[in-house]
Formats: sequence, structure tokens, C-alpha cells
Amino acid sequence: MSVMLTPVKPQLDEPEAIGRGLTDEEVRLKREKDGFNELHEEKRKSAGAVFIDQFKDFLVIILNIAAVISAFLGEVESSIVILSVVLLNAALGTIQHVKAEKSLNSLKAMSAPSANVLRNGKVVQIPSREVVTGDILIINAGDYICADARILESYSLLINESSLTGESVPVEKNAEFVSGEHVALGDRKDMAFSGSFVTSGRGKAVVTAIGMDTEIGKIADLLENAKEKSTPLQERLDQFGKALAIGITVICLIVFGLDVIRGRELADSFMFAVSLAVAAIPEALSSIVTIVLAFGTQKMAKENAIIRKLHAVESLGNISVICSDKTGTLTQNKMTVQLFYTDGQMLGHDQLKPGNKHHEKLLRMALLCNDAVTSGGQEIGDPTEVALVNIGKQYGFDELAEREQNQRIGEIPFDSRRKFMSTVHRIGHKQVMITKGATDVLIPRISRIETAGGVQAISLHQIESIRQASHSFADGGLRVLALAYKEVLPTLPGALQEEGLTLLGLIAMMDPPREETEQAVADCIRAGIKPVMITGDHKITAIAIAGKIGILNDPSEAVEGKDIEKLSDDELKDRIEEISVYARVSPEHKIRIVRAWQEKGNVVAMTGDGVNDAPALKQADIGVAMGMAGTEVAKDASSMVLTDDDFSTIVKAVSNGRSMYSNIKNAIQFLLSGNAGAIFVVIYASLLALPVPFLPAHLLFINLLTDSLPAIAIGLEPHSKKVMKEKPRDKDEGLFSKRDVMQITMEGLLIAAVTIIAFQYGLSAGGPADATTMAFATLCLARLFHGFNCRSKDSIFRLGLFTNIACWTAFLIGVILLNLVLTLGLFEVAQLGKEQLYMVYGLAFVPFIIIQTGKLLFVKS
Ligand SMILES: Nc1ncnc2c1ncn2[C@@H]1O[C@H](COP(=O)(O)OP(=O)(O)OP(=O)(O)O)[C@@H](O)[C@H]1O
Ligand SMILES: [Ca+2]
Repeated sequence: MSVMLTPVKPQLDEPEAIGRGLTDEEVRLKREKDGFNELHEEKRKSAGAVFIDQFKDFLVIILNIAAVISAFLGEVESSIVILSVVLLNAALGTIQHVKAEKSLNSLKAMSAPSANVLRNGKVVQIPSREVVTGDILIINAGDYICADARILESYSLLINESSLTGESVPVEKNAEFVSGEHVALGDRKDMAFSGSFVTSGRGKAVVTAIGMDTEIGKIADLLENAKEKSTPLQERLDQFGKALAIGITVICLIVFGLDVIRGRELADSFMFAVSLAVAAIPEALSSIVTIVLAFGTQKMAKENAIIRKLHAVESLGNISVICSDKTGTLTQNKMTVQLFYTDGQMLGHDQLKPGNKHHEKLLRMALLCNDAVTSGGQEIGDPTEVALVNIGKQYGFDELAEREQNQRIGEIPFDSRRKFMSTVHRIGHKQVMITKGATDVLIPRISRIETAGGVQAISLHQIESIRQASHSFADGGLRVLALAYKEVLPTLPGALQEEGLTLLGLIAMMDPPREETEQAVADCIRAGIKPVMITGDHKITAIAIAGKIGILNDPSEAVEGKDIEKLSDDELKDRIEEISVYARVSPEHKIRIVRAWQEKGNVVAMTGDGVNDAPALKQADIGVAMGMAGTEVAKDASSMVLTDDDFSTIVKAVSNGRSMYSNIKNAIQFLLSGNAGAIFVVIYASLLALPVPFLPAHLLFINLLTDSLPAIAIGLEPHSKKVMKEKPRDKDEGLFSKRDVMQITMEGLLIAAVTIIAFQYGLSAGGPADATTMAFATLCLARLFHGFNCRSKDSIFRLGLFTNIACWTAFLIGVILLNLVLTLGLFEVAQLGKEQLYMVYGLAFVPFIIIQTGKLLFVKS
């Protein structure tokens, strides 16, 4: 990468700002001057522009031409009807579009990246866009850097700058000023750049540039996520819609041809053919998807699942495997220390002896090799460490006082691959390294043991008892940490040897499963979804918890990360279905697990929170990031974020995803079956050379009333738990099965049949005018009734008649307007007698009765 830049000295107006950060007033002034920390996105379309867009539609252009032609032909009334259809449809389209966009944008804002900054002397988390120059960024592993900043302090700080330099190996950063006229961006070790992320370590930096002034802002054109592409379903529907339009055009051309051959006037035939096309084409097709997704994702957000990528909603319904972290997702992540093992004894959490030097050392060192803080009422930090601080407090030790007295001078931070961490402290006039981590990992690094009697070389026998103690803790589902230390010479932290340690003892803590987990796991299994637990914790702990919540039936279903390392990809694939629990895994293992399941034809959801989880989250069909415990990098790689980190939220999301899909399908089924009904009637009349069954204005009216509104109402059908009784949808399955097509045809035929009966009755009893009016009214009503049929596969008598108010609204609007037309004699309808009206209502109700009876008889509740 050839970007060169001149180094900047940090511009701090006042040096003390480093200590306390900016004040609100300073932030306000900067904001006024520089604005928000944002890259400029393309301007969003105004409602007016969206409205105009609606007229670029192929169908609408045809309609407009038809309106002009009919005006020329002197059919002013028809022109007006067509134009109002166009206007109304455009208005409806615009409202839907703007609403959907608004709702999706509000979701985006909810999952917007955030940053930790020092303001008014306190560390606060703020949305990245509110960062200003001069802000002190507090950066930690997993953070996205949201502005260009000069490093002030660093502890093993490694930053990945691949988005800027293309170099995927993280760069070590420190405060040492890099001088020189033109230094390549990759060599600016004293700067953190916007768009990069912290892979490990921590540090502080002062913001030097924001928004478009950052290096990434200068390169611009990086807004790959800015535009939401259409989802696969939308694309499939677009294609389907086009194919349908062509099919319908062909039918209309044939009807037109037949009409002309039979000597009907050219202009009339033309108008009729066009109106038929308009009525038959389901123009609401794609807006239904948008609107269902918009409402559905809002609902999901309220239930703590934020959709970041819209296409994820469709895949949600296909999920057949959910791979979930244990800690915090299946469990509460509220750790409490339960037991100690020290000096050859197992002790309860309240059985340490005050005044016992050895016990006190164990507690105090646990506070030092620890970044959590609970002073000040709030628990900040890793729950594992919070548990240690809390137990220390119970025995009267204060974490801040301890850390003040025994200054930390170096550290190697916790890493989920190593599974332990070390800190170096000045204790008295000695330098001591304290190491804490997983017992099995630390034991090989331990050579001595401290007991009440003093320090001695550790014996094989002692190691064996320690292993046994650790084992029995884990058996009870506890997380076990070992704590050890050693004296070190003043060396660079990088040169620390974490070996030859002296063991102080073991600390076991409990993290109970979340209350909802067991039920959610059961729901999952009933819905044909395999839940899999993935954890960094010990295998025995994992088995204990997984057994309790129903993920695992037999301990043989659990493996460790190192076991799968021995397996080739093919071997893993062969065994994958037998494994329910993966323990002691590193993030790298996750991606192999996802792939193996995917190769078996599954759709996989995978949870993650750390930087190293990002590849697995991207590989999964649905990457699920933790909103509370997750890093910004994990969130960015995910397609869904859980704001409560709860496993049961994923299961709810799956249920919502399935419901949305079935609602969309039902709405489309309504459109297709109703339109098919209209076409069947026209074809029937055409083939038998009967008079036209509908006037053009009638078709347009039917289109207006019975297409979009009820379809949208069906799309908004309340979600039902029943969707979780079925197996997941096959990902290769088309939108409609053969059965669905059969059903749509049958329903269309039923509606056509009653309309034809009404038409024939009108012909024999009154004449063509009565016949058209009766056919028109029957079709209109039958379709309105049919709206209730399409709410669900199940009968509405089991669903509850009034559980979808939108359906009633659409229905009532339709019925009232139809009656208005009939009584006022609009659109050239004939005045119907009482008997004829009864006939119309009776006939229109027949398909409803037949279909509902069928559902009551043949659909299991
Ligand atoms: N702060 C810590 N300091 C030292 N050791 C730790 C710390 N946190 C966890 N460990 C050790 O590392 C092991 C793995 O922890 P890790 O955080 O990778 O798993 P986890 O992410 O908590 O579990 P899960 O993958 O289910 O969420 C733990 O079993 C514990 O022994
Ligand atoms: Ca239509």
C-alpha cells in the first residue's frame, strides 16, 4: 500500500485532558466545528423520489398508456379510474417503502458500533459517531478503532489494519513517536487508524481525526454495507413476478385476439385485455416481502434479536443446527465462587481462615491478577474475575487498595487460546508474576506448591490430588481456575517465562444455566434443530451443564478441541452428528465445526463474542454475536446480534423467522389464487363466446381492493408457536411445492366456479349488464372472504376469528366500498335486486365454507 502521510503530533490543547478526557462543553464546541464522526453515505431517497420511482414500473407504464388511449377513445371515466388506481398504488407503495426503510434504519442504529472514551474524568461508552478529535479512546482487544488516533499508552497492543493496508498480520503499536517526513501508513506504529481493530492487548489513544478526515475517509468508497441488497427471496419473487407477467401477457393477447376475431370493437378489446393484465398481475408481490420483513424485524428487536443482514431472516427458518457458546449464552454468566482447594484441603467459600497467611495470599493474588472492578456499585469486567473480586470483598479485601499497593508493571493478557493470563507486580521490593488460568493447562507449568507450612517442590502425589480435586469440582459443573506465582527479575513482559510456577490453590466457581435454557433446548429439538454446545471450559464441567439442560444424553457425545485437531475434515464430517458438546475449544475449531455441518447439508447458526470468532461467524449461515459481552469485531461479522446474549432468544428468532416466511407465503398464495380465479372466469367466457364477464373498470376496482390490502394483512398475521412443531424447511426447497400449486389452483377454480354461476344466473335472469355486475360483485366478495382462508394452513375457527385485526380491516374496507359502488351505481354497474344480492353474498361465501371445512377435517391442530 502506497499511502504516505506526514506524522502528526497529538494536538492536545491542554495536557491534563489526557487524565480526565474532554468535558461536555469541549465536546460541544468540537462537534459544532467538525460535525459527527461519520463517513458520508449516499443521500437517502426522499419520499417524493420514491413516489416517482413507482411510475417507472413496467406495469404502471402500460397502465398510463391505457389511460391515455382510453381518454382518446372518449372513455374518460375509464381513464380516471385507471389513473386513480395508479396514484393509489403509487401512494401505497411509497408509504410501505418509507415505513420499511425507517424501521430498518432504526435497527441499524441499534446495532451501531460504539467506543469507550474518557469524558469528564470517567470512562463512558458512546456511539462511535459521537467521538470528536481530542477524545481519549480506551481501547481493548476486540474493539473497532472508529477514528484515527495517536497512541498514548499500550500494553501488548496488536492492531489488525487489513482494511487499510491489506496486510492481515496484526501490527504491534506503542506510544513511541514515529518521526520523518513521509511514513507509509503501515509503519505508523504510534497511530491507530479508523477501520482497524484490536486483536489483543489494550491501550489509550487520543483522537486526531474523525469522519472523512481519517485515512479511511480519504480512501472513501468503503461502504460495502451501506446499501442493503435485496434478499434471495425478493430476488426469487422478482424473477417469479416477471415470468408470471409474461405468462399473463400471453393469456391477455390470446383473449384480445379472440375478442377481435369475434368482431368486438378494437378499442374495447384492448381496454379489456389491459385491465385483465392489471388485475391478474400481483403487483404487491415484492412489497409484501419488504413489509413483512420490516414489521418482523421490529418485533424481533423487541425480543432482543437485532437483525443486521436482512437475508438472515429467510435463513432463520432453515436453521437445522445451532452451535452455541456455553458461558453467558446457555448459562447466566454470573459466576460465584463456591469452593477452594488449597493446602490439600477442599474448603467451602466461607471456610477460609482470616489471619491465615496462606489463605490471605490466595485471595489477594486473585485480586491482583484481575482486571475486574466492583467498587462503586457496578460490576465491570469478566464475570470470572468479578467472582474473584466479590469473594475477596467477603473477606475484607478491596481490589483497588490491593492494586494501588502492589502496582502492576507488566502483563500478558488472557487469551482464550492459551486459557490463562499473567500479571507482574511490585510487591514490597520484589517483582512477582501471578498466573491464573485453567488447571489442566497450568499444571505442567507448576514445579512447586505453597502450603501453610511453606513452599516445597510439588510431588507426583500432590499433582494427582490436585487433578482429582479439579475433576470433582468440574463434575459438579463448576469452572475451575488455578492460581500460581513466581518471583521474576525486572524483565520486559514479552520475555516472561510462565514456567516453574508455585501453586497457591484452586478456586471453583458456579455459573448456573439460565432459567429459560432448558425449555429453549427442548423447543429446539422438537423443531428439528440440533443444539450444540461449544465452550472453552473443561470437558467435565461442560458435560455436567450440557446434561442438566438437555443438550447431551451421554458423555460420549462430548469431545475436546484437541480431539478434533487429530481428525481430518472428512473424519470430522463423518462424526459430526454424534457430537453435542465441544470443550476446551479455541475459536479456530469453530469454523471447522460449522463447515462440517454445512457439508452435511445443514444450515448452521453459530454464536461468538471474540475477535477470533469472526471467521466462524462469517462462515456460518447465521452468525450470532453477543450484544453485551461481544466485541465490536464479532458484531460486525455477524448477521444477528442478541442484546441479552441469551440462547432462548435465538430459538425465538428462529420461530419468528419461520412465521415471517409462512406469512409471506400465505400472502402470495392469496394473491395467486384470487388472480387465478379472475383469469379462469375470463377464459371460460372467452372460450364459450359469452359476453365479457367484467368491464375494464370492474377489473381495476377488484385489483385495487382485493390485491394489496388483504395480502398485506395476511402478511401481518400474528406469529404462532405452531411453526416450531415442524421440521426446518429444506434450504433447496422452492417457494411453492407441487402441493401448494395444486392448492392455489383448486382455490382459484372454486372462486371461479361461484363467479361463473353468478354470471350465468345473471345472463339467464336479467341480461349481460346484470350478469357482469353479479360476476363482478361475487368475485370481489369471494376474494375478500378468501383473505381469511389464507391467514394460515389451519382453520380460522381454531386460530381465533379475531386474532388478526388487519384482516378484518382490509375485509371491511372492501365490503363497504363494494356496497357503495353497488348502491350508487358507479362503474356502470347495474342495479341488482334483493334476490340477486342474496345470491351474490351466498355464492361468494361458498368457497370459504368449503375451504374451512377442508382445513377442519384434514389439517391437524
Ligand atoms: N479471566 C480469566 N483469567 C484466567 N483464566 C481464565 C479467565 N477466564 C477464563 N479462564 C480459563 O480459561 C478457560 C476458557 O475460558 P474461555 O473464556 O475461553 O471460555 P468461555 O468463553 O468462558 O466459555 P464459552 O466458550 O462457553 O463462552 C476457562 O475454563 C478458565 O479455566
Ligand atoms: Ca393485480
